[in-house]
Order: sequence, then C-alpha cells, then structure tokens
Amino acid sequence: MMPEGSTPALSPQGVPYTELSHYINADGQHIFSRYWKPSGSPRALMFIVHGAGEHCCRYDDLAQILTALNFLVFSHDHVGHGQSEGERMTIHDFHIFVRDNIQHLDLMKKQYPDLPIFMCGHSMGGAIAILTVDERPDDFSGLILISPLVLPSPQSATSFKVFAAKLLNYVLPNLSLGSIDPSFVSRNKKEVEAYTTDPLVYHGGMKVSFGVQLLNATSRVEKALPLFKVPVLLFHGTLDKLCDIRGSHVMIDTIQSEEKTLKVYEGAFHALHKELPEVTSSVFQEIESWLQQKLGGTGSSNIV
Ligand SMILES: O=C1CC[C@@H](CCC(=O)N2CCC(COc3ccc(F)cc3Cl)CC2)N1
Repeated sequence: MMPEGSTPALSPQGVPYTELSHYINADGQHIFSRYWKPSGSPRALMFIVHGAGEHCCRYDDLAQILTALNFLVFSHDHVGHGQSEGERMTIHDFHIFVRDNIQHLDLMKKQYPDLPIFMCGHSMGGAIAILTVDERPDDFSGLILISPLVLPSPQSATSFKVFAAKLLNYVLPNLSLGSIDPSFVSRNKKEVEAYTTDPLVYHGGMKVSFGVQLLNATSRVEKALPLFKVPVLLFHGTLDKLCDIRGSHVMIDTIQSEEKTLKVYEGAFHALHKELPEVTSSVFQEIESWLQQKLGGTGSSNIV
C-alpha cells in the first residue's frame, strides 16, 4: 500500500511512474526515459534527443540500427512532451531542456563510466543537442544532427511573426501560433499518418511563449557555433519547411570541428529518419559508417 495520503504520481496517460522508467528532474517532475540495450556488452552510448511536440519512442527504428552496432541507446521525453510531466509544449526557459539532458547524461556516465558517448538530435532536439554538447564538450565523441533547428525557418518565423511573438509574449503568452502542418514532416504518407494518429504526439498549437523560447534557442545556438569543436555529421533536406536548410549550411561553415560532414537530400522534407525509404535508408547507412569509422573497426558481434 502507498504511504497514507500519497497517491502514486501518474504519467499524462494515467500510468503510475512506478511502472515506467524515469528520472526526477531539478523541478521534481517525472521525466520518462527509454533504454535500448544491445545483446552483447555495449561499446558506446548514444543519447537521442527528440523534437518539438513528439517523443522519444518515435526513435525505435534508429535505436535498433544502433543496438546492432553494440551501442546502448538512451533517451527521454522532454518536459511537457510524451509520457513526461509538464504542461504540453510549455517551457519558460529553453535551458531547462539542456539542464535535464545533462542530468540524464550524468546518470548514464555514472553507470557506464568508460564508454564513449555520442548524441543524435532532430529539429528542436538538434538545438538542445548542440547546447548540451556546448556545455559538456569533453563528454562527447561526436554529434549527429538530423535537420536541426539552427535558424528559424522564414516560413514559421517571419520578422513580423518574431516581432509579434516577442511583443505578444508579454500580453498573450498562451496565444497559439498554429500547429505544425503534418504534411511538412515527411513525403512518406505512412509516416505522416503515423505522426498524425500518434496519441503521444502533441498536436495543439504552438504557444507564443514556446515560440519565443525557440527563438531564444536559435540565438544561443548561433553564439555557440564558432567555438564548437566536436565531430559533427549533419543531414538536411532541401525542401524542409520546418527548419531552414540555411541553418545547416551556416553551422557547417562556422564550427571549428576538424571532422564535419553535411549530407544534403534533394527534395526531402523535415524528418529525414522518417522520409521516403531511399532517403531514410541512406541516412541510416551514413550514420552507421560514420560511427564505425569513429569507433574504429566493425564492432559487429560476429567473431572473424
Ligand atoms: O518527426 C517530427 C515530428 C515533429 C518534428 C519536429 C518539430 C520541431 O522540433 N520543430 C519544427 C517547428 C519549428 C518551429 O520553429 C519556430 C516556430 C515559431 C517561432 F516563433 C520560432 C520558431 Cl524557431 C521548431 C522545430 N519532427
């Protein structure tokens, strides 16, 4: 029985957190966490960082690829997302996402002290990943970014919208800027359908206050780029309407990393890991060979 008077904390979906893997963040909120373990002993860690409105279980396919390379993959749902606590897609300071990332990183470093750690971020998760690596550059062996949020797209953040958002933030912070158009996420109809029908995805409008935090993030990212030295593998689609591909060109030209690669996919939309088969399989292959090369050797379980 629970101690007198206290009921178990429930996830937004009504599941007791005692039944879910999670950690408690600095604000006392339950953060749902996910772990994909290789059959053999892991040779490296991969920290996956999801984007706005979505959740970490959407990275199952990518995680499977990585566990086959003997990576231990870990991730969590950001505050206000998926199975974590917090008002849906609401944040009063973008740094909270980075703070919670660093807490999870430190938990995993304690458990696996000698393994190299990589990070993979998508979209807003790319901005969170860049800022996390910027704070802990010595903790990471490499950073993979799938259409990261570096510059706001002219579509979603015209200078008027930016001005309006900053002004409105004082009077109507909860006003909706409209929700993400699912057809912008991918050309793959099945993936658009999966996104649209996923109960763990938030489809409500983006609050002005959230948009302002995203702008805050892009300016912090831009300040971090000139000092960035960790190896980077970048992917971006030319028809991405949610995160401007210009951001990836700015990033690849600005960072000081010796090893930096940008792969551009003609005609591809935003979620390249959930795009048409030829795009997504190419992205996964590039990730695999880049990681193998970073870790040296095949690393597959078969003994030669
Ligand atoms: O698989 C998937 C499913 C979801 C998608 C990830 C979505 C994601 O994270 N985005 C896309 C939208 C983008 C809007 O940006 C702004 C809006 C208003 C504003 F005022 C300033 C900015 Cl910058 C932020 C980043 N990928």
